[in-house]
Amino acid sequence: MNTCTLDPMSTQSDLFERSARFSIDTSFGTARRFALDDHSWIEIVPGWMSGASLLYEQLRNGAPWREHERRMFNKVFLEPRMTASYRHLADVPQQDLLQAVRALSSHYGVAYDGLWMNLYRNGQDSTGWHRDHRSCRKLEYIVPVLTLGTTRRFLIRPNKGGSSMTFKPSSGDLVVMGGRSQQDWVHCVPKEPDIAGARISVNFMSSAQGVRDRA
Ligand SMILES: O=C(O)CCC(=O)C(=O)O
Ligand SMILES: [Fe+2]
Repeated sequence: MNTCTLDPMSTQSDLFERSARFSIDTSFGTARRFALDDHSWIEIVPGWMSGASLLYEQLRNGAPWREHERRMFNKVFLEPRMTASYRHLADVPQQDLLQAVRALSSHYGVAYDGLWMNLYRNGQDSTGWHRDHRSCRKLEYIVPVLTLGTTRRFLIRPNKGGSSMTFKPSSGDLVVMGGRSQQDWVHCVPKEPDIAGARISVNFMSSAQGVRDRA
């Protein structure tokens, strides 16, 4: 399942039918966990969310997307992606997303209370190698990332260098980074110039994880 395209002439009953098919696998039955090293792991949950095309459309059309300027070597350039955030759950208008927050909080035992989203308009958009250093200040954390729309490559490699592991999350799949994977590893979504479709990724944030552990 690569792209979520919706006919602009969709009728109300089409939309109703699509949202009725929406579901979340609260058993996380398809989850597969990979140990990155003794302290870090990554978990893939294929098909965690079904019938996500309505949510994709709602976010694509309704989230407060904006482009950001980045300064590097005294030059200013536009980040090759758009981002949006809901800092508080009270700001989230999409009920499907709130259901996802509840399922993730209960499964991983982390109080997710905010959302950070990326919109990759096509394969020219990307996210470079990074850690989520601002949102993850604990020694260990669990960061779920939900893919909606087009499949893109997601890579993770040791912070100090080394070979990377590649995942290809499709619409509705979860990639979850855990343990010290934000401390000792970096991740990215590279450009794939041949891809025309858009992808949204939803990062589930927890303000409790943004508070530094005492040394
Ligand atoms: O789009 C993704 O899958 C990852 C996004 C990401 O790493 C971030 O926003 O920090
Ligand atoms: Fe990230």
